[in-house]
Amino acid sequence: MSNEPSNTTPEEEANNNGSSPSSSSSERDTLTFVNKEYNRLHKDLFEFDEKFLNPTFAKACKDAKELHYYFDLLEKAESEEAFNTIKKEFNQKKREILLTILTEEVPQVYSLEIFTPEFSQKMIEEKNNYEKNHHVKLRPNSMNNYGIVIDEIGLGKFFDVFIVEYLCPLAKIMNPAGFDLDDHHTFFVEYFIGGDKDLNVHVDDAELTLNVCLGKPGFEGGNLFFRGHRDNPKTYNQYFEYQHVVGRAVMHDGALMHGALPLTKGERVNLIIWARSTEMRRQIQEAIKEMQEQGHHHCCQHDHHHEHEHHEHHHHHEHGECCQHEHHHEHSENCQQHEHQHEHSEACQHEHSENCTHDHHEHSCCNHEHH
Ligand SMILES: O=C(O)CCC(=O)C(=O)O
Ligand SMILES: [Fe+2]
Repeated sequence: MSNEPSNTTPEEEANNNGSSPSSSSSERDTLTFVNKEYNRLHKDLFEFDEKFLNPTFAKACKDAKELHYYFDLLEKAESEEAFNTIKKEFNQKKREILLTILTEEVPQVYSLEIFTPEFSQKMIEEKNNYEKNHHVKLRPNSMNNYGIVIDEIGLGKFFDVFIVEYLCPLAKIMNPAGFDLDDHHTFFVEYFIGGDKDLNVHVDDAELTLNVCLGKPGFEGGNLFFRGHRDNPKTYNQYFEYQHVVGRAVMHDGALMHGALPLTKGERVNLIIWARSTEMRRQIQEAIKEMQEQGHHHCCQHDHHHEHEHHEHHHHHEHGECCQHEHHHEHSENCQQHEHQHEHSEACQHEHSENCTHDHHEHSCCNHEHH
């Protein structure tokens, strides 16, 4: 276990000890690392402003929020028939909204434009400016030697609003059964020749991940690869790649196993937003505690670590690993042509087959299995 990478820095770990998940985003641990000495370059980045959002994305989020009244309608439906009719109408409208922004790149992985080019540029400049003037204290995890957690720079507030007002309403129509997203761990990752070039396969400590390619134009290599869903052994032999496009983001379930191939030229800077649900994590902690009190060892948390240790690095999961949990799977019940069905219950017992060394590549998003 000694060299095992984790998604927390030693400082954070010390900070985390014994504490339960924070109950609101304003209490997250990384906020204690805000550098109050920092002299801001782009002051407008430090408060949320819709001008930094792609207008189509912003509209889709607002339309999504308006669609939430269907949840009430569904609850009040007086017959199965009425329910089905309402559900069908909801699904139709949801698809219309999602189709304006999402492209399914590979199964369960969507690309979209979230931020404006001005935002990307200013974020990179802000990061460079910080690094020029300060010694970075808070690395996002031990897998990135050049990343920075945005809270250290003081940029967290922007994303507090972004998550609650925009991403959460959108995620809610993609997965009505999911918990509200209200918290985040957001950081820059940077790859360059002579520095970090790639990222080993791992799962994120996130309910939903946004991976935004901020720059810099002209880099080569660095494709994102996906190897199936942690909780669905049937997907372990999958392999898909996605080529980052500057200015575009990727959205995926945090429990999809993924990593980044080596960069071969230039420099790549991405912004990674790990969106989280405080309430979901609280409920999982509570369930684990209950099980422990009854003398059971909890779900798959333990087993899971082992399996991954054999071969690859991964981010630690302190939360969210309970296998029966519906939530992880449902982001995929998305838009467009495909409705992916996942099996929820199999997660704990699985053994990692040799899926991590397989070599079959399925690049097209259309040749995957549908149930
Ligand atoms: O480099 C990338 O694009 C992937 C980064 C990532 O998956 C992570 O930091 O969790
Ligand atoms: Fe990741």
